[in-house]
Amino acid sequence: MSDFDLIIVGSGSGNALVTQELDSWRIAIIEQGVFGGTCLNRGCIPTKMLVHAADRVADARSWGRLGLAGTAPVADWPAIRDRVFGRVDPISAGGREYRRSGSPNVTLFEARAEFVGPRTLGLSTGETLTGEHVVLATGARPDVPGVVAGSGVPYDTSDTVMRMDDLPARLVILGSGFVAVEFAHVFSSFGVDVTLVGRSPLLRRFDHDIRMRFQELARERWRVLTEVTPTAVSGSAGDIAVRLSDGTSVTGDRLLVATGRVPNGDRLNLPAGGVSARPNGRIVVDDYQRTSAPGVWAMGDASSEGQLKHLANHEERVVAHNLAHPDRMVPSDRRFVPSAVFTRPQIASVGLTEEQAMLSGRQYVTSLLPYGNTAYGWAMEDSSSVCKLVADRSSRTLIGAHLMGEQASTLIQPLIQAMSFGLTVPEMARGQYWIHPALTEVVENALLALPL
Ligand SMILES: Cc1cc2nc3c(=O)[nH]c(=O)nc-3n(C[C@H](O)[C@H](O)[C@H](O)COP(=O)(O)OP(=O)(O)OC[C@H]3O[C@@H](n4cnc5c(N)ncnc54)[C@H](O)[C@@H]3O)c2cc1C
Ligand SMILES: NC(=O)c1ccc[n+]([C@@H]2O[C@H](COP(=O)([O-])OP(=O)(O)OC[C@H]3O[C@@H](n4cnc5c(N)ncnc54)[C@H](O)[C@@H]3O)[C@@H](O)[C@H]2O)c1
Repeated sequence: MSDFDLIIVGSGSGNALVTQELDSWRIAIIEQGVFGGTCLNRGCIPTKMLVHAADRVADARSWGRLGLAGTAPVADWPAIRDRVFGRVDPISAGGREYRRSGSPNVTLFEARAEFVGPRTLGLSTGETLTGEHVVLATGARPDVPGVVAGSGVPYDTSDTVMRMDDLPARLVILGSGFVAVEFAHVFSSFGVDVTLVGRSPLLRRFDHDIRMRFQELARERWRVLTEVTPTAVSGSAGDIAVRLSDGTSVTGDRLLVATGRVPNGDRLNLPAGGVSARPNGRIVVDDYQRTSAPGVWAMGDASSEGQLKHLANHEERVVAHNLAHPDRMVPSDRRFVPSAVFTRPQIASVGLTEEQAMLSGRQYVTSLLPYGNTAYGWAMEDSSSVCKLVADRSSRTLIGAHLMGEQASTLIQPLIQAMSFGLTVPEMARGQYWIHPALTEVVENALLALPL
């Protein structure tokens, strides 16, 4: 008999696998780091708490256009940081304590795990555990280019930068994706001079119209250098120089590396467990989240192409269901996985970009509506935000939605809903009331503007 019915490696999204349906199961959770994983401790939640404060400062800086006068607020970094972690740290500690002493069928092992055999894990404490089922919810970690890691120059990643003691005067950010543009917004709003250095254009995977508009706005706030890579890093804290592939250099007091996240599968000795992974460590799973090894499952950043918390949560619910109901398993639904970048302005996206629609060969139509064409857009004096839609001409359904502007992450939700439930564009546009004069009118108008 195995030591446990279920072993969960990773206490991020993996912690939520312990559902009431598994009350009679003997469960082990193994966690090598801070309880609660990335989203809670060093990801979505603390960053968005910082973004909220940054947005307020940025609002104040531009409130002259609304006829308001007065001094913009100044960021008190220790107060902001302590508010964030004063909220987050106790939640992590509470979760840990609950698993240590409050859940009778769960044993928490605080150790690093790796496979030593099929469904058998060796722990850094020297213990060995066997499980009827093993779920790998081991997440991902910042990927640091060798030129930085090997330089001996101090650097931050998203794991460390939010807890720094003081704000630097100048920050160099390596990367041009989600993490880079969210922190560029946060720290520049707090008064830091930001230089962003990216190998690719900003937010390269987003719709062309959106990212070109975003890039223009970003260049007004930050020094943005794209399509260059670092070739050498030198100096010390307070005086760091990064030489770039185009022969130029940038300097800063601190260096933040935001060049992607690598799944932790490479540290699990997967071959010993019979678990297949891609060369980058991402564990291979089928639609039901099963790996190549019987009884071993994977979910979240460990196995997903999209490294997003709502995706990890969805997969966790799928795994929890499939563990409890092997006779009626359900697949993960990866049809319309949205994402939002909480920079300024916010960007939100779901489905195909126009470029992807074009490549797919299908007949499609698009519309692009500025927020400024609606009454609430006038109220905000908005001149840059847009809602872009892509629809399939024959089925008259949406196949992509892309927004840039205030509350883009919220405004996109009815579009995600329409796509998920197969509503046609006419049904969605005219089958319901749209509150006047709410910002959602930009969505209504973009639907009506689709030439279907
Ligand atoms: C700065 C930042 C901001 C983000 N913002 C957003 C956002 O706004 N919205 C969004 O959707 N997503 C966001 N994400 C992504 C999101 O945080 C992740 O997709 C999500 O947390 C992944 O959850 P997970 O459970 O797969 O992994 P994790 O939460 O990373 O959990 C994995 C756990 O496994 C543990 N572990 C790993 N290997 C071992 C081992 N061998 N033994 C024992 N334990 C191990 C780790 O210590 C960790 O606690 C953000 C990420 C970052 C870095
Ligand atoms: N709001 C959110 O949902 C949110 C926020 C943060 C992170 N995340 C998740 O975490 C993942 C990782 O975020 P990320 O921003 O680190 O990765 P990313 O993949 O979004 O972007 C990495 C960027 O770094 C650039 N890059 C890579 N190597 C480089 C080098 N040597 N020099 C310069 N630039 C280089 C790439 O061109 C790319 O633009 C995201 O893809 C996302 O899934 C989500």
